Formats: sequence, C-alpha cells, structure tokens
Amino acid sequence: MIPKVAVIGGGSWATAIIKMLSDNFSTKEIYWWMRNADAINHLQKYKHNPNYLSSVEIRIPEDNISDDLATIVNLADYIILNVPAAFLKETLSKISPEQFKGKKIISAIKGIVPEENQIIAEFLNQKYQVPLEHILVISGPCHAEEVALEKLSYLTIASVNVGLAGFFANLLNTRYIKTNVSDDIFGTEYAAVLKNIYAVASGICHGIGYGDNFQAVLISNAIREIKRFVDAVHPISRDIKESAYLGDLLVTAYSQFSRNRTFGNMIGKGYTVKSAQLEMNMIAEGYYAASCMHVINKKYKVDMPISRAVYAILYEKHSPQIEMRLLTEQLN
Ligand SMILES: NC(=O)C1=CN([C@@H]2O[C@H](COP(=O)(O)OP(=O)(O)OC[C@H]3O[C@@H](n4cnc5c(N)ncnc54)[C@H](OP(=O)(O)O)[C@@H]3O)[C@@H](O)[C@H]2O)C=CC1
Ligand SMILES: O=C(CO)COP(=O)(O)O
Repeated sequence: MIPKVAVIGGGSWATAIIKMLSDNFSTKEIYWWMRNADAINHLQKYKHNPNYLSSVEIRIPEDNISDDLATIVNLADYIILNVPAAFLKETLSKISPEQFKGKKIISAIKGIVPEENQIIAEFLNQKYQVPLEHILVISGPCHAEEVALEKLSYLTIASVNVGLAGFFANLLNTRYIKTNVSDDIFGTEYAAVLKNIYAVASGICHGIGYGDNFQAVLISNAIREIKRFVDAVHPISRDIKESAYLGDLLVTAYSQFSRNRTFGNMIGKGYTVKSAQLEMNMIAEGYYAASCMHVINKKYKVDMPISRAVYAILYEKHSPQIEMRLLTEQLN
C-alpha cells in the first residue's frame, strides 16, 4: 500500500525531497506545506518553486500544496519535517500531540531546537509524545542542488525501528538515490548538527586564507570531535567513518553548495553575522547549532576546541584570525 506523505517546509531540501518522492510513486499521495502563499501560487501556476531549486518541475496536484498546516498534517500518514530547526517550534505551535497521534514523523532537519536544546527526535518524543518507534531521521551527505541534477547520492534513514526505516527508505530510493538504514538515531542526528558547525569553521578558515593542507587537518580533528561527543551522549558501537557521519562532514566542509561553509567564508572575510545572513537566501544551521551545542556541552563537558572557537567567533565577537590561530595550537 502506498502511504500518504507530507513534506513540511518550502526550502531547497523540501523541494528536493518532493522531487525524490515524485520520481518514485504516485504524486497524488504527496502533500506539501509551506508558509509562503506567494510561492504556493507560483508553484500552482508554473509548477516550479520560485525561490529554491527553481529548475525542478513539481508534478504534485495543485490542491496538495497548502499553507494550512493542520489540513496537510491531517491528510498524511508520514510527515516529513523540513523547516530549519530554529523555526520548528513556531511552525508546529498550532499542532497538538493529538494531531500527530498514530502518524510516522520523519525529521529531515539537521539542527537543534533552540531554548529546548534538544535534537528533533527528543523534541518530538517529549513535547509531542510521538513514540520513538514512530520517529525517523533522514541524514547523509546529500545537497539538494545535486538531487535537482539527479547526481547519485546516498541517504541514511535512522530509527530505533529499523523495519520502519527500511520501509521508508524504499519510498526515497530512485535511480539517483540509494539508501542505508541505521538504528543510531541519536548519533546520526548529533553528527549532522555538529558537521554544520565544522563547515562554518572550514569556511572561516578559507575566508581568512588557510589552504587545503590546513583544511585537511581541521576536518581530521572535526571527525574526532564528533566521535567524542556522540560516544559521550549515546555510547553504542558505531563506525564513525560511515557516510552518515564522516561522509556528511566531508561534503559539507568541502562542497561549493554548502550553505554553512559559504556563511563561514563570509565571516572569515570580515562580514558580520547579520550581513552574512542577509547576503544568503538560505539558512546556515551551523550558526544556531554553535550556540545550542555550547549549552548542551555544559552537561557533557566533551573536549571540543573547534566547536568552542566557532562559538567564540559568532557569539562572543572574537576575532576569527586570533581565534583560529589559537585553535591551530590545539590541533594535530
Ligand atoms: N539544502 C540541503 O541540501 C539540505 C538541507 N538539510 C536541512 O534541511 C533543513 C531545511 O533547510 P533547507 O531546505 O536547505 O532551507 P533553505 O536554506 O533552502 O531555505 C530556508 C528555509 O527556511 C525558511 N525560513 C527562513 N526564515 C524563516 C522564518 N523566520 N520562519 C520560518 N521559516 C523560515 C524559508 O522559508 P521562506 O522561503 O518562506 O522564507 C525556507 O523554507 C535544514 O535543517 C537543513 O540543515 C538537510 C540536508 C540537505
Ligand atoms: O546537510 C547538508 C548536506 O548533507 C547541507 O548543509 P550545507 O549546505 O551546509 O552543506
């Protein structure tokens, strides 16, 4: 049986997910919520998202796209959340736990819910009483821009319910998308959050003028930071070299498409946080994550010098040049 799937969010990744689903099964069963009514009108008229991945043709029926969240949630069995983490609480503010009851909720978000300082699975479980067995996470090294171009990409679907993860993975498999399944929902989410911070660091270093030689050292240290942290938070046996962990860090730290690296690059070149954000049409999750991880790590006290340096630059207005020079003394 083909389930009804809703995507919540109107950005690049949501548009890419709509494309993957549409290339795989009946578009009649796909629903899409976004907040921007003008974008919805444009989509209904011209079949393209005007603001993100505008080359992608959208084939789902006009009536399946709406800015009425309750209606879209009500229609679907599987709900893919894909607004940036900073706006998730506000987006879901009019949805009650009752409206999520019995539904499978999938996070395609790579971020932390601010103030709550929770990963998305924890937030859904604690604030919306969604059982962990009904929560899935989509992760892995995959840029929306390459999905639009149908470049071969791999995604990891993580859940404590690996049977459900396998079923959902099949909904995403296409000619250009391959999927893996993992039971490490906490490690997968935290690694995806942290890699955004390290991509900001990578961009800052590039903006200052550090070369590829140093970038390689930075990223080698970053993967060890990720390992230390996820092992502290959720100590299970995992191979940090798998693509959901190392792969995601690499693509985000090196790709021309990376929003976090682009944002960091501007900071390294002397832009203020505000001006760098205004310059970008897109959201760099690493900016928000640096602050949330700073708070979360007060509990775990994991040694995370790169993450700490990014926090100091973005939130304590430390000089990127000085902070990165100090960091170089701690890397190996
Ligand atoms: N892009 C990618 O390749 C990937 C992204 N992700 C994750 O997907 C999530 C969404 O990112 P992505 O699709 O890239 O987003 P984009 O950066 O492409 O787009 C920004 C999105 O944020 C919304 N937004 C901006 N400001 C606000 C606000 N104040 N309140 C509510 N919504 C707002 C925008 O809505 P509007 O247009 O209405 O302003 C738009 O939908 C993130 O967690 C990201 O890490 C994960 C894997 C890959
Ligand atoms: O998570 C992503 C790719 O896996 C996208 O984030 P960036 O655009 O910052 O690389």
